[in-house]
Amino acid sequence: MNPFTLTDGVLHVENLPLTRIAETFGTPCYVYSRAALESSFADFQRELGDLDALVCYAVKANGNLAILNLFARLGAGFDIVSGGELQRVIAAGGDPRKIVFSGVGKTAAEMEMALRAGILCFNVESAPELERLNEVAARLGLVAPISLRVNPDVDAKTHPYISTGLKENKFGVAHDEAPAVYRHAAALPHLAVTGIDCHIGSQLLDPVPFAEALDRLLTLVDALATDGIALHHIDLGGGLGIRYNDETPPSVAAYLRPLLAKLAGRGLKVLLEPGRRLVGEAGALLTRVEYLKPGEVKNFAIVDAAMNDLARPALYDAWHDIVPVAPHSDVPAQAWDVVGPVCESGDFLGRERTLALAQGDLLALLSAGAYGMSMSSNYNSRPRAAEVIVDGTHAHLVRRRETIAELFAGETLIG
Ligand SMILES: Cc1ncc(COP(=O)(O)O)c(C=O)c1O
Ligand SMILES: N[C@@H](CCCC[NH3+])C(=O)O
Repeated sequence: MNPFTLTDGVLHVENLPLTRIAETFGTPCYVYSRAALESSFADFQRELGDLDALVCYAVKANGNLAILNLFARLGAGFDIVSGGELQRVIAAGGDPRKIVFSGVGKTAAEMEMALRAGILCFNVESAPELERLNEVAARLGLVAPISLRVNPDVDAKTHPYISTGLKENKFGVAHDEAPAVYRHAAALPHLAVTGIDCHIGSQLLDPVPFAEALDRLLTLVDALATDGIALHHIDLGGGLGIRYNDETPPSVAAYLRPLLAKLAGRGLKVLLEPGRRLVGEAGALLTRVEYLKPGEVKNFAIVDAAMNDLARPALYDAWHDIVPVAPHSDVPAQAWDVVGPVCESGDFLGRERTLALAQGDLLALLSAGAYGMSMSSNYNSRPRAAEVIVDGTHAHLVRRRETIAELFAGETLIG
């Protein structure tokens, strides 16, 4: 569902004009729709029905406590990749018994924290990680539930920076090596082998690679069963894409139905780790035009948001629609590079966008709910933006704007 609509000449989120949000909370500001967050979660729940399944929201997409809390109340589990994300989920009221822990570099301290919290499963990404986890669990007198993240060597056909399921990527255990690593894991006394996992990449627009990866995993599940290693769950990762520009991403039904058909009758619990699909289209970044700088070669619209607020354009050359909040007809439209104040030529939010702009205008960058705020930084000593969740006509400030004092609060001078 798209919660951003032009009503009476002003862009609204749900029933609230974005002009009101800018007046109340200032800019730059991330704005999310509660209804859109809940409706994208419901898309998954509807397809899963009463199957033994768990949607583990990938916290890295957007870890705001209010968003985690909304999903927790809807019954979500969580996919985490750090001790910080674990603590966020717990602080937001998430159930640790519904957490899966992914990531190639888990430290002993993070393992200990997760073991003590009693998480559902560690998605182990290498043989040495197994050894470390066994040692940490032994020290605590506990048994760690594990899945191996298998790298199925499937081409997800996405941006190379966000493709993760190819042999050349750092993620997971190679498909061919997985049986031996599983046998080793099964022999370690403080590990309990419970599942299998994969995640082949992000912003996938074609459902076929998901099915290919699942086929590769199921051959392993069968081979392991004949070896006496019975698995209880299969985790298909995340990766389902959204619309940024003119893409037509598959519906959740078109993505899931072929996968669930392959799993029918196997008795495996199904875990999913969607991130972007749950939050991406529910959010926008609201920014104000500070200056217009027309030029001979290019016209620049300098706005108050920058690459530190939304890194995706600078990092992946990613496209976000840029929409005027209160469009005018009194100025001619022309091509603008919409750029931020950061001192980098790569600090752009959109290039060659045809827009009718005046200084002081508000703009919304759409589909910014995922990997927007969560990838923001303080580069150029810029405080991080505020975050607001809108529910009907009500705006909740769910993260206040950072202060400048907070930026250097941890720093000290030397004598
Ligand atoms: C292990 C793992 N699970 C889930 C996700 C979420 O991916 P997406 O936001 O594309 O659904 C990621 C990020 O790509 C990931 O690395
Ligand atoms: N940060 C990426 C997605 C990476 C997913 C994490 N494995 C993006 O903005 O598209």
